[in-house]
Amino acid sequence: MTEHTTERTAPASLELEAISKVYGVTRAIDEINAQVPAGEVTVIVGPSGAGKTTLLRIISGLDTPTTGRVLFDGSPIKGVPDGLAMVFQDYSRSLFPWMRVEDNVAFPLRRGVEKAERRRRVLEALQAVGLEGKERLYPWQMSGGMQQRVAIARALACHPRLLVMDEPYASVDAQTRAELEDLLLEIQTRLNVTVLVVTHDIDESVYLADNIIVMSKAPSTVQEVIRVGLARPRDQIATKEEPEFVHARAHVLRLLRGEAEPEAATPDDTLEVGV
Ligand SMILES: Nc1ncnc2c1ncn2[C@@H]1O[C@H](COP(=O)(O)OP(=O)(O)OP(=O)(O)O)[C@@H](O)[C@H]1O
Repeated sequence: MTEHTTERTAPASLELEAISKVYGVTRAIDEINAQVPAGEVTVIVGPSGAGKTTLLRIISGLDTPTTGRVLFDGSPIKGVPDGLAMVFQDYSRSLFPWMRVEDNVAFPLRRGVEKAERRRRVLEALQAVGLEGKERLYPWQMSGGMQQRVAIARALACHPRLLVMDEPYASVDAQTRAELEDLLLEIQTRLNVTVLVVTHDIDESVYLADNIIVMSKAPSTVQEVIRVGLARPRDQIATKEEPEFVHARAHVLRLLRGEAEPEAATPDDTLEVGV
């Protein structure tokens, strides 16, 4: 894919310090402590209702924790951090059907970025997701996978330092999901952005991750942080045949089923899988 020359700032890091969230009588998150290292892909998995979306909303400044704090590059967040962009599961609700692709992608830039720069960023972002030439289409003229690429392009056009994705591929078919996983890894490497993804798909969690944060059921805590040492670039067939992949996949699954004890932690409190 073509090299992009646009200036980029360094990827951001996150620290989650003793985050809890109580909704009325529901204690959704008990206490979450975790790190999201700069320039890596961190994946959150956990049982349904564990508070994953709640946690992403807190990280994104869309909700506040009951206790605890989020540090974005070492500073406590107040509102939506500059440099954070989000991609949601449901592209049909996040894209505006009455706007052409170029206007959807330009939408977050409509204030504060002048027209020529906006245009340049839109074309660059569409090229990054393999949608060059599609800028005049409407979302409803595209497949689900293409629409999710538009949603990713919209996030990239903001030049994020942290890309937060909530179940981004849950609404597309398996083949498209695999393509979008590879696209995400390729973009993450090329643009050197920090990525934080929530997924229900265990294979996807291992395939994408440098780190997997496994949450317990609600009221949730961190069960284990798994360090995935699989080589990059990853390959949908070869990587998934590697013993490290098979081991990590089984371990995450057992943790989620409550059938495994967290494996012995290394000194920095993470587990290096398969090494
Ligand atoms: N705005 C809200 N008001 C009240 N309760 C809420 C609110 N948002 C979430 N909850 C509750 O908090 C808990 C965690 O919800 P959340 O959607 O964050 O979980 P999740 O892990 O993302 O779930 P899933 O995997 O099923 O998407 C649930 O019990 C949910 O009902």
